[in-house]
Amino acid sequence: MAPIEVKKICCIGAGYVGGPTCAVIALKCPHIQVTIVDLNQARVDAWNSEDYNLPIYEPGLLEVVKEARGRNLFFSTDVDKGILEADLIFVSVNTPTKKSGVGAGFAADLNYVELATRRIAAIATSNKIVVEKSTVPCRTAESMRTILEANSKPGTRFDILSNPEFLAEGTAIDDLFAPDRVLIGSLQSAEGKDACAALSSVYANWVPRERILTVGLWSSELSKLAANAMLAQRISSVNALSAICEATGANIDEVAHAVGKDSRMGSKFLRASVGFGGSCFQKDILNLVYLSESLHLPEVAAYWRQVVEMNEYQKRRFSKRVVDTLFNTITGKRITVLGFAFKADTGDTRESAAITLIRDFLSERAKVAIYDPKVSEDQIWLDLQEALPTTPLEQSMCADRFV
Ligand SMILES: NC(=O)c1ccc[n+]([C@@H]2O[C@H](COP(=O)([O-])OP(=O)(O)OC[C@H]3O[C@@H](n4cnc5c(N)ncnc54)[C@H](O)[C@@H]3O)[C@@H](O)[C@H]2O)c1
Ligand SMILES: O=c1ccn([C@@H]2O[C@H](COP(=O)(O)OP(=O)(O)O[C@H]3O[C@H](CO)[C@@H](O)[C@H](O)[C@H]3O)[C@@H](O)[C@H]2O)c(=O)[nH]1
Repeated sequence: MAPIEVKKICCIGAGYVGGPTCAVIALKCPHIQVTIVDLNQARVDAWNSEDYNLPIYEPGLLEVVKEARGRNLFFSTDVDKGILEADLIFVSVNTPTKKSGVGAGFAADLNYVELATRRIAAIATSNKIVVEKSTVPCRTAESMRTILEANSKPGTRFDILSNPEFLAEGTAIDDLFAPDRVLIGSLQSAEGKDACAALSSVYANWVPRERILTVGLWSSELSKLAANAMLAQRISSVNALSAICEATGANIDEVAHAVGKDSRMGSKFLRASVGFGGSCFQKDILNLVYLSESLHLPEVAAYWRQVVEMNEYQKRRFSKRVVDTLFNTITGKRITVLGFAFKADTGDTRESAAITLIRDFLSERAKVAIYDPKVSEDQIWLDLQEALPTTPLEQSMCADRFV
């Protein structure tokens, strides 16, 4: 059989992953037409804006979009057209932690993945390679296959791949230009391997072949959760040690430096902090905890859960330290918070440790001033809404909390 040649790619989801990832594919593969579709009109309009007022901030992203947009990179709300025309479809929609129902607070909400998959099945009239780009629990590809096969038109075949994304926000473009690895999981059937080869060839336009790892579907899905859990575990480990340092007079930077010099360990990801934030670490570990519990592995679940619990402890410990240092009360005192996003070089505030700290400060009735060059005032208000006082008396007491 002739190798499958990918000529048109559609990416469902124009968010922090779909946008940069597929913009870079378009840049590096001028012979492939890439269309990124999303139901969110405002987001698509921002991607298409004449003055390049893009919906997300990432160093280097603007230059990529300027070069490829209108050439072979397109943004649209016409999801059906994108599906219809593509040979290969990335599903890069959000998979947040479930807020209600079975698994609430732990399991991933797969509703968006399911809706996108159902749309593909309903619309496709030719063979498609469907690629799971979203971070999902192990064996989600099987559910996607069941949905696609049960709802497709006769004669239409779907091959499903898992291709998790490892970019970190703030360095997304560098990470995409020179990834440590690209991971592709497929069924080990002849068709699965052909689909895997087709996607590998897309990446091979700029990624050295030895960095493109091909594995089984379930290993690929689990590797993504495993990578995030182990990265976050390093941060919780170093944060736990920081508490011992503060109690003993040891210096956590010196300890982390000494530990990281061990070549078996490496120096990266050992910075003690106020706790990790971002849309991925907590969500993906909780997902792993839920998976472990579902598999009747309570000890494994408890092990990973502790990484998140240590993170909560570190945030609480930090706020308490601030109060203790300021003579056990911060009522009426003005505290300035520089940086509201979850890390530098991004405007993303999801699970930012700053939100937890500011809520703690507000509950102690401090006056808080916040500045972040990449986050709008509206977004800050939105994120803090739950922390704001509700009664008129409280409101008048706190009227000048923000600048
Ligand atoms: N943010 C990161 O740094 C990062 C890195 C690696 C992996 N991931 C994973 O990638 C996935 C996407 O994350 P994100 O941060 O890009 O999310 P996001 O919320 O920024 O973007 C998701 C987009 O999908 C759109 N969408 C949802 N359902 C849709 C549908 N049926 N049809 C069309 N569009 C639809 C939403 O409108 C939204 O714009 C998640 O599973 C996440 O865990 C994220
Ligand atoms: O030594 C460290 C390193 C990071 N952090 C914090 O950890 C959080 C996450 O940082 P980082 O991992 O750099 O950013 P993310 O964009 O969340 O990227 C993670 O999550 C993504 C989504 O799954 C993965 O693709 C990436 O590989 C993984 O690094 C941030 O709050 C950082 O401040 C620390 O506290 N100490």
